[in-house]
Amino acid sequence: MRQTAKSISTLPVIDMAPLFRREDTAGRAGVAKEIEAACRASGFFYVTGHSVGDQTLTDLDAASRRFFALPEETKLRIPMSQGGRAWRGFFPLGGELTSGRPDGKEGLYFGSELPADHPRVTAGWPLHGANLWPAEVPELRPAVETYMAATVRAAHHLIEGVALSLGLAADYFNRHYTADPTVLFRIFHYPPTPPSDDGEENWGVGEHSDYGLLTLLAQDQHGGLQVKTPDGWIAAPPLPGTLVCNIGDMLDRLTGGWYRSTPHRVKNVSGQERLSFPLFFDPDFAADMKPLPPEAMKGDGGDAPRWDGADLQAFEGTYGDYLLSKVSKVFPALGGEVL
Ligand SMILES: O=C(O)CCC(=O)C(=O)O
Ligand SMILES: [Fe+2]
Repeated sequence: MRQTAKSISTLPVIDMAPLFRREDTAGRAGVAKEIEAACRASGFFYVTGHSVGDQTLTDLDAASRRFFALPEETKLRIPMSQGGRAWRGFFPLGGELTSGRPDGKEGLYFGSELPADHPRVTAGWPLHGANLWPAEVPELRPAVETYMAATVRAAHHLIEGVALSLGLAADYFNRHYTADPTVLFRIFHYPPTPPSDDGEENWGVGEHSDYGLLTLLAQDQHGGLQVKTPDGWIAAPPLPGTLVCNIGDMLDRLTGGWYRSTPHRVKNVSGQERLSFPLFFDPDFAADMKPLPPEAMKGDGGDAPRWDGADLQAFEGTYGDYLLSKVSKVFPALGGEVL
């Protein structure tokens, strides 16, 4: 049974450094226990010891601020429509509908950089291709590429901890899902959330759960992320040197609901310009999403209905199928055009 009565007012902080040390069996087992507790309690935790350098994040933040300060028409020189099926580029304020209503954010979409002659690109696979880079901020490209490489490396180690937490071999996910992961990376800029003028609350990002396996989020000092725990919504404020980790729908699906993907949302009430940097570490686009082997199935998720009423356990297909069904909802116009 899922724990429902436990009171959670803050999210745990897990030092994942032992996951980088293959021979540290005891240390890794300890981290796995902490991951299990966090995934059972709320599905959200902070990580330290992730090896993403402070300077890497400082450079990314500075380059991103320079980009978002550009005039809108300059930013629109790399619109998502130009990214086409690869799903890359800039989208303006109100351009994304995470839960049916326009979000109060603008952003840049990136993913794994694939050349035009990559077999998946020549075959026309959606969400595969090249990134778009703004000519006006040349330092953004190295900053993004350095950050993505470091964070993907952390995610590969963290998913080993998740495997151990489920009693699986450390390389289970790597062998079945993440040798060639789907990696999506976004930079969001949230202007201060304006008061609502139609009685409905305005959100920077509406309530949702993430789609894949693990999300690793860097956020600036301004805060605004909220997480739905069994006891209600709590804040996930920035803690210096940490990344926020949460589990996505596919880990929920694979574990039969034992680890549930947790709803979250954002409201920027700081009065300042907030930046956040979510990296989504997801299964291979072509991977068939089957439940884990029986020895890893610990129980179900209880009977509480999911935030959106969906039945994840009924989903059959590849991760690409799932992702595309989601993407065409949050970007309806673009979805219809390119998919
Ligand atoms: O900006 C944030 O803090 C969270 C963003 C988020 O939840 C998402 O992009 O899925
Ligand atoms: Fe999210």
